[in-house]
Amino acid sequence: MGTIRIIVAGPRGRMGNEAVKLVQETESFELVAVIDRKHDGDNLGNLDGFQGIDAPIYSDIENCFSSVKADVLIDLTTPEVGMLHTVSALNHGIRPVVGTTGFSSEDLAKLEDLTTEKGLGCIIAPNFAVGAVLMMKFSQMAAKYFSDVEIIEMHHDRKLDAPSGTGVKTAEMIKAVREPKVQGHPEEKETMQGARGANIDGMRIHSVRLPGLIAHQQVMFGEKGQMLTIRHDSFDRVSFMSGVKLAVDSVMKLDVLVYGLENIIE
Ligand SMILES: NC(=O)C1=CN([C@@H]2O[C@H](COP(=O)(O)OP(=O)(O)OC[C@H]3O[C@@H](n4cnc5c(N)ncnc54)[C@H](OP(=O)(O)O)[C@@H]3O)[C@@H](O)[C@H]2O)C=CC1
Ligand SMILES: O=C(O)C1=N[C@H](C(=O)O)C[C@H](O)C1
Repeated sequence: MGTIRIIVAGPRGRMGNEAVKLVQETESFELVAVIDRKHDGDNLGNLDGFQGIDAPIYSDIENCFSSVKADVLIDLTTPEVGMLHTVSALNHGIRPVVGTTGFSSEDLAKLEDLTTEKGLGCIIAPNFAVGAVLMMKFSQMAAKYFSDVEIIEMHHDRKLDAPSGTGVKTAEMIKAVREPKVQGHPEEKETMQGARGANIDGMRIHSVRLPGLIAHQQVMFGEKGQMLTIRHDSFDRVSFMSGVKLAVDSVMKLDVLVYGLENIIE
């Protein structure tokens, strides 16, 4: 396969910044443009921290996708614009690799239909870190033996969405293999709203937000007389980059939507 031409959306963000570095450092990747709501018409290389990079900045996605020849969009923005970017990329024949979290199940269904209609690959990955993908897979395995589970996801306090995409995906993977179960006491009552966390199929997800954290999750399984905890920690956003690279390479060979890197990492 030749060079993969890439557009990064959200290049000034915490993840977008790392993704720009990854594209620059990867011989088979070429950064052809970035999408940024600021600095329209400028060049990324003129912004602080991006010296030596040559990539035009577009604020208007339609203008970007129709002016620049690209194979893949890497989106690391917010759910609202991420969804618009993903739909528009597919309509322009560009394969999306989406790390942005917070998409609804309706969004995912819409994207699944659109990818199939266009015959283009699209990867939506709530977590690109290989260790986090393994944590989710191991949790799914454990759920066959332990039916009571609580998920605690812990992130930095600049995160917009709660629960995290990883927390939701973990619960969905567990839901796929366990009998539905309402956990806790059947008559339990929250005397303070939110005390028991979010409820997915009777499972509870608790979201911690603190400065100093990056991205951490522990999945706790309880059973009579024993407990199993499966935990993953990202201490640096570089932890996500091998997964981004894998997703970009993989999306070029796909013609359907893949939701979750566990479907790529066998
Ligand atoms: N899949 C994974 O492995 C991971 C996913 N994530 C997800 O990636 C996303 C980005 O996270 P992170 O980098 O920490 O967030 P940041 O807030 O650091 O970056 C978000 C970027 O999106 C831009 N943006 C925000 N609103 C708009 C808009 N309306 N139009 C265009 N651009 C916009 C921001 O620009 P501005 O500065 O102007 O606001 C910023 O550059 C989140 O959804 C997060 O959950 C994060 C880590 C790992
Ligand atoms: O916003 C973040 O930082 C992260 N978001 C993703 C999520 O919502 O799960 C992935 C990772 O946890 C970091």
